[in-house]
Amino acid sequence: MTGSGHSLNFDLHEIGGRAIAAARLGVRGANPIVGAIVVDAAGRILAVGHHRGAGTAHAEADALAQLRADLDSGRIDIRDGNGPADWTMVVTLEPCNHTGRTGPCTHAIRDAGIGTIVYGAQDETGEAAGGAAWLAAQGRRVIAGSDVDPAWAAAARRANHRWFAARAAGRPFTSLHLAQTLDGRIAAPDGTSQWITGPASRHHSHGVRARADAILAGTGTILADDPRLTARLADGTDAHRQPLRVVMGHRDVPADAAVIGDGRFLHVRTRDPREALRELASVGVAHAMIEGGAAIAGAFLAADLIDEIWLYQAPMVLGGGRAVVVDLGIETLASAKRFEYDDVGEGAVQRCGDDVVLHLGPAPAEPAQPKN
Ligand SMILES: NC(=O)C1=CN([C@@H]2O[C@H](COP(=O)(O)OP(=O)(O)OC[C@H]3O[C@@H](n4cnc5c(N)ncnc54)[C@H](OP(=O)(O)O)[C@@H]3O)[C@@H](O)[C@H]2O)C=CC1
Ligand SMILES: Nc1c(N[C@@H]2O[C@H](COP(=O)(O)O)[C@@H](O)[C@H]2O)[nH]c(=O)[nH]c1=O
Repeated sequence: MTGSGHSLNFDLHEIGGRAIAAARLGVRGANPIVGAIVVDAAGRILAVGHHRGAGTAHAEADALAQLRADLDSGRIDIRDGNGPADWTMVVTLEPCNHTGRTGPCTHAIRDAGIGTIVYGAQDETGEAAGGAAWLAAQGRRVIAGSDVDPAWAAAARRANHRWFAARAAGRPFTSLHLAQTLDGRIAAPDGTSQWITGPASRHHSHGVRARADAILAGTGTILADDPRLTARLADGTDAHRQPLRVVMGHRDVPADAAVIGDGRFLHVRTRDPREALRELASVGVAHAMIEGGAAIAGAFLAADLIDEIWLYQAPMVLGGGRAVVVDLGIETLASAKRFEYDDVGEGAVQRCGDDVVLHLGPAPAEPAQPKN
């Protein structure tokens, strides 16, 4: 029950928190992370769904598919007063109302007959927004979580704060890849860098490549390494889904560069990261992996254009060589760019072969705290 005039037969703080926990099983990228829970008239959880990344079922559809399977198998029994019309779906993001790679969740919820929908964050993205109003127009009871438990609604929004920021700016979501030594080097003084990290963490980073729509490296990396920038499986063969390969910088890319490959290649002749992302957005890129090197990583970090970091750290020391990021002109500790551990998916810290993999995201801007 709540004191807001909306009565619910369960504790939204608890069920909503579990929906956010379900969302956090997903992956970051072109789509937001989303969790959905269906609760029956007695307040029991019937299904828990989450979204597993662009091109896969949305959280609502995932939960509804579980419901259908349990109804078909008789595991859930519909009785008077406890059928779909009496059930509530709690979803961390307003259900989408458009057809993307999958159909509109609003229609799936209507077709399933769910009576009440409680959502956390409002969908602010032009094309998918309006789901709450559409469902209300279909006669469903639709409740904005912010009217019942504002702290839960704020937490649901915070879970995707960088995704919302990227969308609002009309740019792709970005993942920065860094493969470094213990002392923060990405190449030895002679430019050699293959390989700092071991096969397990390189395989992991190829998984991120395969999820991304584009993978971007600077002309410096292209000229030093002649990389392919393809997504490859553990056995070295190409993954089914290949990102667009992108080179950034003014210098020409040699005609025989491996990155040109089969032609799904783009040269963005700019040093301005915003302009590079604009160009990528204009060709339909919704998730870009920024592979480096140090100048490119620095340019995107300085412009606050990195939404998540995958940092692969190998147990080796070089002492000299290329630092992971160029000088950003930060003079004092108080101006440091700060990140927080992001436990979405596999967790924020993991061992990968001999290396450690850290998953981080920029901390959201918080109101200034008093000094102590
Ligand atoms: N361990 C790892 O994870 C990685 C290691 N590496 C290593 O890093 C080294 C290359 O690093 P680095 O030299 O920094 O190369 P970068 O790939 O960062 O490319 C630098 C070049 O990019 C162009 N450029 C584009 N935008 C900017 C900008 N905003 N600011 C500055 N330059 C920009 C410039 O060339 P132009 O004149 O063409 O504009 C610049 O010289 C290599 O030794 C490579 O092996 C590289 C990637 C990953
Ligand atoms: N050195 C280094 C990396 N380097 C990155 O990988 C690129 C090579 O890509 P490809 O030709 O497709 O295999 C290289 O140019 C650089 O961007 N990556 C890592 O995971 N670990 C490493 O130790």
